[in-house]
Amino acid sequence: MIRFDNVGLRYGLEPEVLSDISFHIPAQSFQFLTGPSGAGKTSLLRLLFMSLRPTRGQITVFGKDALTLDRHELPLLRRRIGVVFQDFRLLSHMTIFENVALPLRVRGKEVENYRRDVSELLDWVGLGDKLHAFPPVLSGGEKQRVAIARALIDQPEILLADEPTGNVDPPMARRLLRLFIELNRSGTAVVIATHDLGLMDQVDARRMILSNGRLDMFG
Ligand SMILES: Nc1ncnc2c1ncn2[C@@H]1O[C@H](COP(=O)(O)OP(=O)(O)OP(=O)(O)O)[C@@H](O)[C@H]1O
Repeated sequence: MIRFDNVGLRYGLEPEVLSDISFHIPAQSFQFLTGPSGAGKTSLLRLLFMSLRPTRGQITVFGKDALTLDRHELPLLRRRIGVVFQDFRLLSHMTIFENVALPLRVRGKEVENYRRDVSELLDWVGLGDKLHAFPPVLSGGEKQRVAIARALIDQPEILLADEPTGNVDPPMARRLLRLFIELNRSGTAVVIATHDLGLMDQVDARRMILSNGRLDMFG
């Protein structure tokens, strides 16, 4: 589904943050991406989402070479990927319901056909009473859950999530993990960047461990 071959990344003239990274993310797989702070987890997720270009090596996304895509292909490929980045990227002028429904609206679906799904998902993440609120009035943990709901609502082929349980308490973290597991069971490949060992211990998943610019895989 996504393949890296000898990928290297540096910012400006700094030493490489990532060196000779090679791996494959198979369809329907589940993996955690971990490593010390500053090891390059967010950078690796951005490479996977094609919002950053590698300095060397090759990245193949859904069978296409990510470095030679034309500008029409990139948005089409990205639509197949659900993302939860640390800055959440919610639209302030839209309600929580509208933010979560956005991927469905973009695909041309009618609100009557998705109203119930969006409400149920927001209920599951504990925001059933905030459908009509706007993002600026939410707490960090609430915004994070809106971003998760938006990433999941259209059943992407792959989900990339950067510390998706970083702002919530342990019971909510377990609830969100169940949501990711369910999504994975219904066919989505999942990549979760996290420092949370307790979270990783709850799932028998592959671990991608970054350190000193190198990647090791376990499981
Ligand atoms: N836009 C940028 N310009 C220059 N350096 C950057 C940029 N983004 C990240 N870096 C550097 O690259 C390294 C890896 O950062 P990255 O955010 O990918 O790590 P991380 O593993 O996600 O860290 P954390 O766990 O703290 O979120 C760090 O040394 C960081 O300072």
